[in-house]
Amino acid sequence: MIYTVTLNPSIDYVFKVERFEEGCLNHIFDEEALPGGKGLNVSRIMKELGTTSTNLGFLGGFTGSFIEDKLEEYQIAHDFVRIAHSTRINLKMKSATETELNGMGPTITSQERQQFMENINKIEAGDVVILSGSIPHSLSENFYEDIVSIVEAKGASFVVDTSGEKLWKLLAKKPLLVKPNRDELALLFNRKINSLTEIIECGQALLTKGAQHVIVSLGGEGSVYIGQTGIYKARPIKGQLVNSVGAGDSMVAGFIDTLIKTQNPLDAYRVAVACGTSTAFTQDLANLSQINEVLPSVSIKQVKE
Ligand SMILES: Nc1ncnc2c1ncn2[C@@H]1O[C@H](COP(=O)(O)OP(=O)(O)OP(=O)(O)O)[C@@H](O)[C@H]1O
Ligand SMILES: O=P(O)(O)OC[C@@]1(O)O[C@H](CO)[C@@H](O)[C@@H]1O
Repeated sequence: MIYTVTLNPSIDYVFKVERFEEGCLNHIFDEEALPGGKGLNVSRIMKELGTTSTNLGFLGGFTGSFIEDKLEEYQIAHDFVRIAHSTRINLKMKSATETELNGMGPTITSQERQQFMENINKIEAGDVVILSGSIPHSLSENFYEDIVSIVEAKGASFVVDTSGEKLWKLLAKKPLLVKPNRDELALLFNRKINSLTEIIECGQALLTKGAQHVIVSLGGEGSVYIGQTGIYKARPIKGQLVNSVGAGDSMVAGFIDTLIKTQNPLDAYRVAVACGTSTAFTQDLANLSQINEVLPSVSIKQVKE
């Protein structure tokens, strides 16, 4: 069984402004509300790839109901804890550039936290748990560590898509995959990262610290895969950027889904690139036919043994 954990889901309010001017009244000319949150996005792409996963986390208020309704519509299994406070709304503005404003998220009571832990305790040996995104401010910064202790004790494996100190601490627990983007990698190592050599150096350090597979995503510049079988770079695929929100989550979904199905990390990396790219080229997350359309254009090259 695959579980995705989204502790801090969101409604992603994606909107377009012709030329955004700070401090002025700006009119929106295109808008859409989408269910968001990293784990949720991973589950949606996995569903496109034909894989069932269950969403765990916290949902509250009318915003939480919106997300629940969408998951029902998409026929994605979920076992969220219903909370008293409302799920956040994240703003995703498309103008000359993409700007994001993410809410801080609701307060979670200790009783709600306890309920969530009961759900996590249902995990069984062989399950895969994908932990993605921010932790609501009222939960401890170590909350992922608490979850991973249970995952480990149950004999399940995990993926973590988060940044900073939280990620460092979890590397020793051997995550199946970590997928920092360039900024997250720079933050993690507290240094500027410009060249491919620097990316490889940091990626290899993550591997040495315990990660089983590493993908460093570079937005429109493609990505780099660092694993036991070598280091590979995916050539960026040209196309019209529509909305890159969720492109990284799509990569995580494509990689883990294919790795579970084939045990072949390079095949998994190819599908990851197709999923990330096709999502960047669409308003919402990509669907299966969009992913399949991009797949033949994926080209990966070994850059180091
Ligand atoms: N402008 C683009 N053109 C082509 N491909 C893109 C573009 N932006 C993203 N991608 C694809 O999506 C992948 C992931 O993108 P990115 O590095 O932006 O992830 P991210 O920062 O984790 O995104 P998010 O947090 O929004 O999910 C890239 O490695 C690339 O394959
Ligand atoms: O604030 P977090 O939890 O780090 O990120 C949340 C978020 O930006 O991530 C997803 C894209 O990756 C969006 O759907 C969502 O709004």
